[in-house]
Amino acid sequence: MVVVPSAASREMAPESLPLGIIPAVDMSAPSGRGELARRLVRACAERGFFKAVNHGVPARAAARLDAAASAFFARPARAKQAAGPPDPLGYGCRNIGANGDVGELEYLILHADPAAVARKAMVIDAEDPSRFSVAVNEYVDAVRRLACRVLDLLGEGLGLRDPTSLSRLISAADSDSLLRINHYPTSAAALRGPGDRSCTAEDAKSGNSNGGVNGTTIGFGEHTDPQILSVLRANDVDGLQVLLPDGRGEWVQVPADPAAFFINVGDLLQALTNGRLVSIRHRVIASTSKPRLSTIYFAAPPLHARVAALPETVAAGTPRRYRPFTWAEYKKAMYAHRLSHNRLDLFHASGDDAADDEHN
Ligand SMILES: C=C1C[C@]23C[C@@]1(O)CC[C@H]2[C@@]12CC[C@H](O)[C@@](C)(C(=O)O1)[C@H]2[C@@H]3C(=O)O
Ligand SMILES: O=C(O)CCC(=O)C(=O)O
Ligand SMILES: [Fe+2]
Repeated sequence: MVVVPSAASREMAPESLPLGIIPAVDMSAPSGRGELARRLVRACAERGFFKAVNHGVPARAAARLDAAASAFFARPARAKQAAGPPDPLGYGCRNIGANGDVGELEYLILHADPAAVARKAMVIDAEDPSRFSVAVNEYVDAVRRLACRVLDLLGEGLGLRDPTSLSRLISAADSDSLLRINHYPTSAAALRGPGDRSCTAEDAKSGNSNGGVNGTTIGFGEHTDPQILSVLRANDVDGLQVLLPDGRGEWVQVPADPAAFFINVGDLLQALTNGRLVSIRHRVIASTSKPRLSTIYFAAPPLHARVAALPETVAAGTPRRYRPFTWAEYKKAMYAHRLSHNRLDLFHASGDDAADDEHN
């Protein structure tokens, strides 16, 4: 495992210089929009991941959401369970998905649509549901804007004929985007202690455990995110690690920065760009010093959206890698598999798909 020196996440150097291990991108575009677009494409192609600074999301929106989330996680187990089980949305504890994965966390997964947030807020904050939904909606609006900006810049940097085609997928009124809030207590016992009913009896009996690596405990196991783009912000507690996509199997620690956003390419963006941008594997190592609170906006298209390589990314030398599919089809495959599964492998193009491209 590589531990990143603090200098490694400096503002990314101009194109001719090496990319920092964790590329940091100044979203205020001090070197101009064209340079910002090139930097984003390079970061997403070589790392699948970058740290966004000067991102324009108001600190107030982040603070308000964190306060609402912390108030929820501080509630008694029984009250939190009223917002679960995660089927797949809602409150969950230790169990991740329905295929046997476990982590050292409790979480809330919400649909980002304001009507869905309002419904869930009735159980999450029964005393004052609008307090919770206002905090979530304000935050979601701000991170969606950031995600759209990133996608528009990627569209420009990739030379798409319609550079806004990527952002339109996630800004559609029926987009299937999610907001996930993860709370990792300092000790796994906090999720399982005597009298703590926050995890189901079935989970306690199942003996499921998440294997540690070199004496560490995995908080959230390795995986790629299935959607288009993930926009993550966490408190000042380390734990997030990314796997460098060079095939050498090196996990890199991402130093915490509560003022920044960590943005990663999801499976759909890898498919849309025919593998030019890479969906990066990442995981969280549990901390023993301080609870970690992280919030991730998963920007997704509508369920019926067709996901196919953009024409600008397909050429004779770079044939179509994945067969076209809908987000609904991909989601079905995703929920049928474990967290660490390489889901894009299920959608590899056959020889016939590639041959079709040559005739088009
Ligand atoms: C084990 C699983 C949890 C997950 C659905 C899945 O079957 C495989 C993908 C998982 C993941 C990873 C990124 C996000 O945290 C998430 C919400 C998503 O969209 O895909 C989770 C799913 C989940 O926890 O429901
Ligand atoms: O909690 C974190 O910091 C990251 C979790 C994650 O990768 C996810 O929820 O998909
Ligand atoms: Fe993730």
